[in-house]
Amino acid sequence: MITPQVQQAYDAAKEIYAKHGIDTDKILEKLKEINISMHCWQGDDVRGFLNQEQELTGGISVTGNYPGAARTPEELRQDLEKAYSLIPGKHKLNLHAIYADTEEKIDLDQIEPHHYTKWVEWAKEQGIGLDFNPTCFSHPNSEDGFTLSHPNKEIRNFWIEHCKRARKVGEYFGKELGQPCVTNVWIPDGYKDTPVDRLTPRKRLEEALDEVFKEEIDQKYNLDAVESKLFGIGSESYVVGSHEFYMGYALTRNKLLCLDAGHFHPTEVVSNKLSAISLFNKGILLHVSRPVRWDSDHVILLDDELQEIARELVVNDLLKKTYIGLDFFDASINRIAAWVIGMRNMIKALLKAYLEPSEQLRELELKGDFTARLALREEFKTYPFGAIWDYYCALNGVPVREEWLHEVRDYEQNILKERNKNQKSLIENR
Ligand SMILES: C[C@H](O)[C@H](O)[C@@H](O)C(=O)CO
Ligand SMILES: [Mn+2]
Repeated sequence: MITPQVQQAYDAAKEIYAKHGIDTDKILEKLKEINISMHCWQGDDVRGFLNQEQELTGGISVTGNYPGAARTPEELRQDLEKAYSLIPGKHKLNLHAIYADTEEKIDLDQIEPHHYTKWVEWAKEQGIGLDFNPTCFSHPNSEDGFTLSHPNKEIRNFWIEHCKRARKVGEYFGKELGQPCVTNVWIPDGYKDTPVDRLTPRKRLEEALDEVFKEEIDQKYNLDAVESKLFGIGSESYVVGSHEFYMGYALTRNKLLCLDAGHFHPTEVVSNKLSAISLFNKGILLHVSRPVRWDSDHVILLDDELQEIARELVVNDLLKKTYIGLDFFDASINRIAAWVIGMRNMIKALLKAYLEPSEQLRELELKGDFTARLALREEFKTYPFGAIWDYYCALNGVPVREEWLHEVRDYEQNILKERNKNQKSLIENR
């Protein structure tokens, strides 16, 4: 509901932006068209359902033990629904292979579309699309830190088979849901210490990926993406799938290049890569994350880098060829709040970018009037963006400002706390 207060503030703000030729009503319509892929793995600390006893490996880590993590697909969907109800717009869900919803005892090289039917049914009910990822970690076959580039052919083939099947699941999602599924391949392969041979594992990875992507799949249904990384826990000295590797791979094989904001040197930013890559590549998948000193996957803030990423996408009209996904996992706070904060921040950043007088700024830059460019950008930081955001939330029937937190608190009391009681009695009865 749009309260008179929200409406009045919006009307006043609208006038202020209109002075710079910015049409806020039109912007809100455009904003509604953008869908962001929310990652399922924030809901249960990247555990999944195929083999819940398996510890998280792959050089990534979740810290914290906030109560209430989802333990079943039903609980995860319930939590996701709660989160989506607090986020304006219609978005997507990004699933990992380990989140298969099936009674069958299957291994990763056996996954098939029917193991994900319940997710598809649910996505249809929600009116959202699905993205997908093969899970090349947290498995006995990745214990020594290698998967698709493993020196042992048998193990390599296991992962090739898994990734091939993941693409078929992606195709199924795309067919069923009427929008392409982005299937992103990320592998942890690398060495803790300086290797003697950096080339051979990369050759193996190149060959393995070519095998994975051998089958042509209609891009109407499935889009392949590949994700690079600089280092991980246990792969500090060398990662097979580095940025240069995947940039070359994506460009020569016509794949989406996935840029994870936490996968570069600490002072290197993804925002500065988008324009350059967009000139040559078919498209980009973003994993919006927040590294704190390392690839820590903190919940994203409305910080300078997030705003810069959004600016690049909006000002350079790159949204057409960019798929935005989030990638963080924080178990030290309420997991639903983590989703809501991250998603709302991503949308806020896009809105803020749309509300910039970009044409005016471009002209100033071209004229070399850097004084006015700086002055205007700084003044715009305190323009009444919040009033437009509040109105957008109200317009989309989601809570305005921090009102959403009350709903998360209620949910915590009524649903998440119960999970813990059940958990306790489950443990006591063992
Ligand atoms: C769980 C994800 O696949 C994972 O976070 C990956 O995308 C990554 O970023 C690893 O560091
Ligand atoms: Mn990532």
